[in-house]
Order: sequence, then C-alpha cells, then structure tokens
Amino acid sequence: MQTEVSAIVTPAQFAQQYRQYLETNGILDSAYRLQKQPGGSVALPVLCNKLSQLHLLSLCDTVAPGSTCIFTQVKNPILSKKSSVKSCHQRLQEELHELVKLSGVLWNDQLSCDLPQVWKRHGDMIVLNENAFQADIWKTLEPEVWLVVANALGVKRIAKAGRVSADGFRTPKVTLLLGNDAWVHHIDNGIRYTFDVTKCMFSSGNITEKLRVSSFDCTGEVVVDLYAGIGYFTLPFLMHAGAAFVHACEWNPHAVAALVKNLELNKVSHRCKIHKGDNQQLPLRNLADRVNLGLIPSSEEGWPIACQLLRENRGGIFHIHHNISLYAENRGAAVDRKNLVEGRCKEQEQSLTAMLPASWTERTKSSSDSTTPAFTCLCAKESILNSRWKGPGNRLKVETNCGTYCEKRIFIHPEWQSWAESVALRIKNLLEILHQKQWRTNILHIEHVKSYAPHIDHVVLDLECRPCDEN
Ligand SMILES: C[S@@+](CC[C@H](N)C(=O)[O-])C[C@H]1O[C@@H](n2cnc3c(N)ncnc32)[C@H](O)[C@@H]1O
Repeated sequence: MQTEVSAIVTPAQFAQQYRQYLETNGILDSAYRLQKQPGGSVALPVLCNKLSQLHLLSLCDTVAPGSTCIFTQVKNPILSKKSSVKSCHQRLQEELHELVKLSGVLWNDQLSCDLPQVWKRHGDMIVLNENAFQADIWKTLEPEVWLVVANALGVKRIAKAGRVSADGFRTPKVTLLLGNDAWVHHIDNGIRYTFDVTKCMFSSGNITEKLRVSSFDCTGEVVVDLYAGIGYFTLPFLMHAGAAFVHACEWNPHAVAALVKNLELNKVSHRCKIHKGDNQQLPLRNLADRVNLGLIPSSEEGWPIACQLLRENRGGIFHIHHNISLYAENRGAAVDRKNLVEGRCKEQEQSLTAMLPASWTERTKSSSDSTTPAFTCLCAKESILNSRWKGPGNRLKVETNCGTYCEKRIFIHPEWQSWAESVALRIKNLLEILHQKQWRTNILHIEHVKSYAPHIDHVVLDLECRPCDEN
C-alpha cells in the first residue's frame, strides 16, 4: 500500500530553520523523517490541519527571508526513528502478552512497566536496559521469552546491561540472555568496531564527541590516546582526522584484544602502537602534538604524563574529559574517587616539584596570567540580538545583526568556565615544573558531551599548551 504525507520543500541551506519553526509551532509531522529530494532540496513532513493558508503565504518571510518553499505530497515517507521504535515496541508488547497468556498468567501493570522502552543495538544483538524484565515470571518463561524479544526487535542475540563497574577497567555488567557469542560488530561514522559486550564498554553516549574528533584537522600529527578502550577516539583520529600516528594506551586486556581487531578491521594498524598496561608507566616523552584524555569522572591523574608526552619545543593540544557537578551534594558523592585521584596527582606533582630549586617553584606558583576566557566561539563581526538556550549539545540559536539566524556552539556555564581556568593554570604549572621554562595555556573550547541526572555535565576542554619560547 502506498502512503503519502504533506510536506514543505525548501533548499537544504534553509532546512534547519524551517524544521525549527515548524517544530516550535506544532506543524512538523514527527512521525516521519526529513527527506532529501533529488536536486538537493529537503522535504519536511507537516501536519496539514495545522498549516493554514496564512502560514503558507508568509512562511518564507517568517522563517528565513530570502528563502523559497513549496507545498507538496511525498510518496512512501520514511518513518522517524521514534515511530519505528514505537512500532517495534507495540509488536513486542503484543507478542509478550500472547506468551504470558499461554502460560496461564494474567497480564498486570508491573509486567507493562517491565517492558523495555529503550535499548542499544550492536549489529544483530540488542542490549536491554538493566530495569527491563525484572519480574520473576520472565525467568520461568526462558528461553522462549528471549526468542520472542529477538523476533519482535529483528535481532538474533539478546543481552541485558547492569551498571558499568567503578573498577579501573569500567567493566560493564552485561549478561548474555540469548546466543553463545558475546562479540558484536558495530559501525558508526564509517568506522567498524568489534568488541565483547560483556567485557568492554561502548560509550554510545559519546557519539557527538567522536564526530567532533572526526572533524579535527590533525594532518601529520602524532596523537596519544591515554585511555583508548576499544578505540572510540583512536579510530576517529586515524580514520577521519588525518593523524599520522596514534599511541594508544590501555590496561584492560579485553579492550586491548578488541582494539587490535578494530585497527585491523579498519586497516590502520600500521599507524598505531598499542601500549598495554598502566599509562603512568609509559616510557615515552616529547613526541605528541595532541593528547586525548578520555576518562570520566576525571582524567586528572593523566595530566602529568600528558605534560611529559607533549613536544617540548612547540607544545600542542590536550582534550581533557571531566564530569562537572553543578550541585554541592554531587560533589560530596564524588569525594572518594576524587581523593583517590587527587592523592595520586599530588604525589606526582610533589615528586616533580622536589626536583626543582625553590626559587623556580615560587615563580611558577605566582604566575597566574596565562589563562584566557573560553568564550571565543562567536564570530567577532556578529552581535547577538536574540538568543535561546538549547540545552545539551551546547548550542545557542543566535540572531545576528545582519538579520539572519544561525546555530552556534557556545560556552555558557560559569562552573565549566571556572573549572577550565583552574585546569589551564594547573597544567601550565605542571609544564613549567617539568620543563623548567615558561609555558602558556589557552582555553580553545569547552564541549558539552552529555548530562546525567542530578545535574552532572560531562565536558571536554580543548587546551592549547605552548612554551613561551616556541620556535
Ligand atoms: C571510559 S573508558 C574510555 C573509553 C573511551 N575513551 C570513551 O570515552 O568512550 C576508559 C578506558 O581507559 C582505561 N584506563 C583507565 N585507567 C587507565 C590507566 N591508568 N592506564 C591505561 N588505561 C586506563 C580503561 O580500561 C577504559 O578502557
């Protein structure tokens, strides 16, 4: 059966502005996806009953002066992700209802709450959330129940997640419910990953950061990834950012096994050296143009080694991951881990400091003029006339003085700013102690990766570090 939906078609450069306007005014039909049309324009599905004649006549001027748009019908529209998940969900519910009924048990509200609302898909495996299928009845229906779930969701294997362990390996507590093999294949952004879901974590929530790393220009650079895992950032550096060589450090043997395979799968093994074991013992120095510190809640214990890795004569860039807590009670909860890490960092700093004459350390302590504000993202030619905070993704809708709208990535939160400034200062000090000469650090950007409740922000600080006598 052929279906049709009404749509507004506009050139690609105006599509986001139209989407925002139609969404804000309840006109966008979110059951369907935006679709590219032959010739490069974009069709935005709309709810016809919400779109008056007046809208149509004034749409171009209201949304984006100078734009064009036409009203049309799109044949066989593609369901949006939300709608397809919904239809999977409906199918799952119907088939589980049937299974429970056949077992002679009456369906109840608790069973409805037990149904998974979201899940992760890795190739032919679904990983269910830890709060799905809690009731005892599901145990009695094994293995049929997992066959039903696999069938409804169109996969062959089912696993269920627990919490990621707070051990240094960040081991996920994932159990295989259907299937014998826990290795999965996953493709994102053109990169192939394989890993054992029960042994290694795959941070799908970091996708925006992986895309950002992919967009860097690291042509000819030597990069060190201090917390490589299965290669979440190592591979984007090699495959998309153009890094000449990556040193990847990882101490979890299961993650190392996956990293070896992933480098092979993507044919970049010859441009990467894996350093197995604790990165604190890394025998390298003075070689990196860039160091990635992808460990949360804090990568602080990696700062001294990162400073040691940076090229002494020209410095480079650090990408420092950190969880910033905006509420005092969260800070209290994070205290144990922080003390542990800070203890290790203080020891490292003290042993570095002990090597130096007192006059030098006094001088480096008092030089606090190196940091510059992070707020460097806005183009100097534009002034903000009107802006709207858009939450995660760190975006702001900005109306510029030339009358156009655009979305800017922009830093706003003062807590992130003060954290970044203190990091910039501490790293400047570490570099000065280590190299016995003056350095400057410059906050290039603060990226908001994601937020956790109750208000913890995972951010990445891009910190430029240069010796003052740079040549
Ligand atoms: C959060 S995972 C990182 C994965 C990846 N960077 C990401 O964000 O998706 C951190 C990784 O660092 C490794 N790791 C933690 N501390 C380490 C250390 N001192 N030396 C080497 N690897 C370490 C863990 O085993 C884990 O695989």
